Amino acid sequence: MASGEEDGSLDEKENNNKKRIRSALATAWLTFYNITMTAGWLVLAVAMAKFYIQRGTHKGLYRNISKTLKFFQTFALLEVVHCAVGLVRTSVIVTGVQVSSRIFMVWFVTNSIRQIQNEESVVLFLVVWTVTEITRYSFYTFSLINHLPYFIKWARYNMFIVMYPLGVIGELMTIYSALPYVQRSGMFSLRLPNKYNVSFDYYIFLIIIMLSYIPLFPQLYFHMLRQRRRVLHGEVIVEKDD
Ligand SMILES: CCCCCCCCCCCCC/C=C/C(=O)SCCNC(=O)CCNC(=O)[C@H](O)C(C)(C)COP(=O)(O)OP(=O)(O)OC[C@H]1O[C@@H](n2cnc3c(N)ncnc32)[C@H](O)[C@@H]1OP(=O)(O)O
Repeated sequence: MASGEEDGSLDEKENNNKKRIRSALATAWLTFYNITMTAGWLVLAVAMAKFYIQRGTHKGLYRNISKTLKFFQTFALLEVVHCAVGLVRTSVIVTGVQVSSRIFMVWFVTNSIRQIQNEESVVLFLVVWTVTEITRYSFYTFSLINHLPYFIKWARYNMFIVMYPLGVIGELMTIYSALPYVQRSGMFSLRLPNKYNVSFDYYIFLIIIMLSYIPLFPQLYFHMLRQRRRVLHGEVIVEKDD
């Protein structure tokens, strides 16, 4: 009996140790990830400011920063993984919509359609994303090391009120300006007849994506408003499960 109890408490200790090691590893990984992402978006901010100061125009800016942007925005796919494996307490769906819409904007719109890269709307969403991500990733980093300055917490849960709609305007205007080029070139589209017997019209697809902002964006925005009430005003919020 005594040896059974001892065995039980040894198992419990071993389990606790394993949990501690796992949580230390998770914190170490997240700290590394958030520092890398903060640094990446800071590099982008400096590159954009330098470009504008030296050239006095936004023309050519996207080309100049595109490699760094593609790398760090694609790296953000790991955020969906973090939620899926339970490393962070965030909804996979909310994060998935946010990250996939950004990846889509970068790879399948701005990067693929050279004619729109100098649009002012591209600069708008680039600046908005950059400011948002520097704030967001530094918020996570300082939270993980338990040294969160209040102004970063304040900025994380207030700036989005203006930044989110501005980012959406930039993105929608960019997709809108891409429509004529997509229609003319027929890019990424599949016309019948073909051996797969399927058709796909990228022009229509882009219009559907634009329309999908109407139901999806409010969900992200209200999610952030709930997070704001929880973090800044200590309200207990019960979120629906994924
Ligand atoms: C095929 C194509 C599909 C296209 C679909 C198109 C439709 C698209 C419609 C929508 C379009 C949106 C366009 C977006 C534009 C912009 O981004 S504009 C710029 C403004 N943007 C923002 O302000 C972004 C705001 N978004 C976010 O912050 C996130 O992406 C979020 C997922 C929406 C919300 O984040 P969430 O994680 O839920 O909130 P937090 O309060 O920050 O975190 C919750 C808890 O999780 C912890 N955590 C999360 N991530 C980390 C991490 N990396 N490291 C450590 N910890 C993390 C966080 O600390 C919180 O912990 P607790 O406080 O303990 O709960």
